[in-house]
Amino acid sequence: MEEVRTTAAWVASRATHVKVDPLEIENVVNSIQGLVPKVEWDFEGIHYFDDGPLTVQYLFVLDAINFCFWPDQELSYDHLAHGLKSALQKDKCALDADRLQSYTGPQLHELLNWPRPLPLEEERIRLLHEVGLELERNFGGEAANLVKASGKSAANLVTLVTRHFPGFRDHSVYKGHQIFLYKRAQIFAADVWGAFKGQGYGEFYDIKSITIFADYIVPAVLRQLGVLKYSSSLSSSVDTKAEICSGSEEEIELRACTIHAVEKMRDIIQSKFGKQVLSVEMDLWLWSRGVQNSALPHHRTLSIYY
Ligand SMILES: Nc1nc2c(c(CN[C@H]3C=C[C@H](O)[C@@H]3O)cn2[C@@H]2O[C@H](COP(=O)(O)O)[C@@H](O)[C@H]2O)c(=O)[nH]1
Repeated sequence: MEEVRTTAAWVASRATHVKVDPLEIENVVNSIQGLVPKVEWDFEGIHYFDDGPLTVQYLFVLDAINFCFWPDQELSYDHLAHGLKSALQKDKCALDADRLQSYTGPQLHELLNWPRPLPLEEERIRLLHEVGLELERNFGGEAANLVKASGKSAANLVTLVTRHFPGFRDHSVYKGHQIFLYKRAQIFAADVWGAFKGQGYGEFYDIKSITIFADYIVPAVLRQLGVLKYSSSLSSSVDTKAEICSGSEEEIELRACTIHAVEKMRDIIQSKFGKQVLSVEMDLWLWSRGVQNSALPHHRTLSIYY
């Protein structure tokens, strides 16, 4: 995760479309007196949980296809989380490794009880097949074994996931440098930690090493707070809902500056208020703010990573 931090900082120091405003960071931190409002994991009450390995399987499948809901105006993350939960409640084998390898697009949206094809459905299917095949080949079919293999380290878990499952390799190249963002791999570690409340499968001694998850909601919240400032051309693209190309400088700056700004917020909370805050806690606070404000304009990139 050090690579995520350092490469995000590298982008932030060269960015021309997005600026991180240090004064506004101070203002935000002062306004909450260094106390990040606590938001419970699964504050929405939509996730499957049975305190066992099936929950880990559920979270891994969920995060394998946790991206790009916005092209369908009525679809959101909640439908995916809740749809997979209902599918498991009806059939405990619905997410078994062999079944994952055989799903077709129509079967997937039927499984989720969604009446039409999902955005990037073919990519979602490809990723489910990849997850099923590799889980079967190296982890006895169970994502729980992947978590066990991490030795209670969130950083190891992210490394294992990105090493074994190419669909989680959320990298980009910016001005000739490789930039690591790892949104879905990190959110999987955080989801296991959150769901199991830091115990059992969710026990990670280094959960603090995780960064915030650079999606399309958190940058919109940071912009609303004044922490991120966009160039006029980027502002107009976001506000008019124009598509921003995957891998473009604008897109990478939006994501990297989001990570960097939150790391700076953590630093100030630590230095000024003497409190250690996890990026996961910052993420739950900022993300929940964003999804509760559907009027907030967010950037639109067709991407399998977030
Ligand atoms: N940074 C960050 N991004 C997150 C999540 C989650 C869900 N995490 C669960 C874990 C615990 C909580 O209780 C949450 O339920 C989804 N996303 C991203 O949001 C976008 C979906 O937006 P919309 O189209 O409006 O549904 C999309 O990019 C999706 O990948 C998060 O936690 N942090």
